[in-house]
Amino acid sequence: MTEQLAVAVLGATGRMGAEAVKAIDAAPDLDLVAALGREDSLDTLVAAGAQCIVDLSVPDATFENVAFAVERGIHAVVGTTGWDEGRLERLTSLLADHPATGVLIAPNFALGSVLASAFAARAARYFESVEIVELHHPDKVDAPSGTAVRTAALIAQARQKAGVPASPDATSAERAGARGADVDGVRVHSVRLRGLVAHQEVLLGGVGEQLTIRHDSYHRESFMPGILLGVRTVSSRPGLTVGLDGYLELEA
Ligand SMILES: NC(=O)C1=CN([C@@H]2O[C@H](COP(=O)(O)OP(=O)(O)OC[C@H]3O[C@@H](n4cnc5c(N)ncnc54)[C@H](OP(=O)(O)O)[C@@H]3O)[C@@H](O)[C@H]2O)C=CC1
Ligand SMILES: O=C(O)C1=N[C@H](C(=O)O)C[C@H](O)C1
Repeated sequence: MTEQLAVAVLGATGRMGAEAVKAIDAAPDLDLVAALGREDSLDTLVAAGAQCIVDLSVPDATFENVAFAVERGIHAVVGTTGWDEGRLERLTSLLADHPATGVLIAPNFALGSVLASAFAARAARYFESVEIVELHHPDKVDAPSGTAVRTAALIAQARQKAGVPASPDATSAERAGARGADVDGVRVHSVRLRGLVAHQEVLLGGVGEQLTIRHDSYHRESFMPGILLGVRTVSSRPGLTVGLDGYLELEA
């Protein structure tokens, strides 16, 4: 039998963490060696011999968690939000000192969501207007969602490359927030509603037509195949990868 990969989950008692613990526990090629909560020392990772962490904690803790792992040559698969440009830059320079270590930061582990963002980026150059509506459960602490921020960045990149001007908008009088957040020039609207899990619509408007690209996660199980793919792949991808699409062959 091939050796199992030793994996630790951080944020293990949370909504995502608890689901990830189950998925890793059930995977025959993975060995769940630690499941850490807020109060647990990161030194446990070393004592447990973790080869890879899965961080599903909170935006305030994720950088420290990942930096601790990288400094010890432990690979990291990260689903937690809060990775702005500053944090990514700091992580990149840390990784330069640990060139054999891999980190995957995936704003969304659901395959359908990754595809929806890629499709939206592909379509964005052909439409005059584009806006994003993300809809989540009301216990989510951050807005806009990490997925929406990533989708907006991909759309903005595609439109800039194709020389598409900004979406038209005549708004000159606005109650604060009514037009959502401006993320790389794309308006993002955040809905928080009991009963929801994780959903997103990209609205693309042209003269006399609209294309809507929608993805729905109805259960956190939807994120588990992506997490397992990340854990199984990260050690063979040293350095920083942002987005699960980096591990997928998305071109038709
Ligand atoms: N990439 C993806 O596909 C997905 C990403 N997410 C993201 O994952 C993150 C977690 O989401 P969710 O599970 O819903 O949130 P929860 O609030 O349910 O879980 C977060 C957990 O992290 C724990 N925690 C807080 N501080 C630390 C710390 N320093 N070290 C370890 N654990 C800590 C919390 O403990 P305590 O309860 O004691 O505070 C809590 O159990 C969010 O950023 C969310 O946006 C969510 C879904 C999918
Ligand atoms: O907090 C959540 O629930 C989710 N967070 C991630 C995000 O902010 O995009 C991924 C998914 O949308 C669920």
